[in-house]
Amino acid sequence: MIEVEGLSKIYGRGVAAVDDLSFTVAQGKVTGFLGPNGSGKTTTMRMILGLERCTAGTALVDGLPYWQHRQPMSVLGALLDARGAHPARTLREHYRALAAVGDISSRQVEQVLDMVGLEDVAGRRIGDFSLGMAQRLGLGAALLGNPGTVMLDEPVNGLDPDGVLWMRTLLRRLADQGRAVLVSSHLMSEVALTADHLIVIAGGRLLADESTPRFLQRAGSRGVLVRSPQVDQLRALLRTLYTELSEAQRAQSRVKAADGGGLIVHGITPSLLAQAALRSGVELHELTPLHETMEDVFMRMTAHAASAAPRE
Ligand SMILES: Nc1ncnc2c1ncn2[C@@H]1O[C@H](COP(=O)(O)OP(=O)(O)OP(=O)(O)O)[C@@H](O)[C@H]1O
Repeated sequence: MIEVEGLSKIYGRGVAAVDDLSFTVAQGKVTGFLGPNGSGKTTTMRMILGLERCTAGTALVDGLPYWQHRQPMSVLGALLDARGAHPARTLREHYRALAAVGDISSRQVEQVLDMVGLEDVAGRRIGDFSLGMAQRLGLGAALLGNPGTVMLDEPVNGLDPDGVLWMRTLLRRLADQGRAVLVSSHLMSEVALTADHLIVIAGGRLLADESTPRFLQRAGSRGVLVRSPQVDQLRALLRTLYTELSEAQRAQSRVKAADGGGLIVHGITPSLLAQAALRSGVELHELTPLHETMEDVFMRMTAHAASAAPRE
């Protein structure tokens, strides 16, 4: 479990990379840590690991600063930089060296090689690994101590679609085993399918800390897609309907041409449109309410934060 309280990092010239962040990463869940590039995700993770001194606040793992644990590898496993391993070593040598430091058995090394699907290349030099293999290697290194908490910085970078699916499945499994899993990304679409909980930051500040279904409730309407073979009659009908709206409702309403024919109508509900079409004898072939995706909500949220006043 990770508990972050009032965490801040101010670099030279007073720039706050992380600004008064508080959140908890709970056991048994995948928590997505989302923010645009440069929003402070890596700096936060480095402070949790004690690799970066915090300007203010605390970051605890299972109730203690990470570096105070006697067996840190069995408390938290982290993947921050997949290219951090010595290129001349073989994968098995690398894991055995890490295992020796953490008092970890060679049986566990073999189990992890199997878990990350790298058994067949365990005798190969790490320097010859592709980025995708290096990501798996780094994830395996994080799992060597069988930790209760796993923290991964952009783990799907460099993975092909099969690798991404594999990573998602593994993260789910780790959480289902009762571990706390924190996984960062700058793309909502990457974590939306796996994360139970989302922490969203921009400019080092917390924007959202809520369950994924709750975040999804923020998705607004993107209008109604209407297709009809009688487009001119449909447009005339919409003009009539708009005159019946209040002035405030009219300010929200507009009609746009949709890709592949049809219209996207804002400001009129699907049921009102269907009733009016039926009354006027306008034939409809499609009437689909459109909603923002999670990516849309994320972009809207972070763009809004970016346009806010910069911090000193
Ligand atoms: N050592 C440093 N000295 C000065 N500024 C830094 C340092 N490390 C990071 N920063 C700045 O702090 C801010 C947050 O960076 P950070 O790498 O934590 O963001 P991030 O969300 O992980 O981004 P990315 O997704 O691009 O990795 C950025 O503006 C970055 O330029």
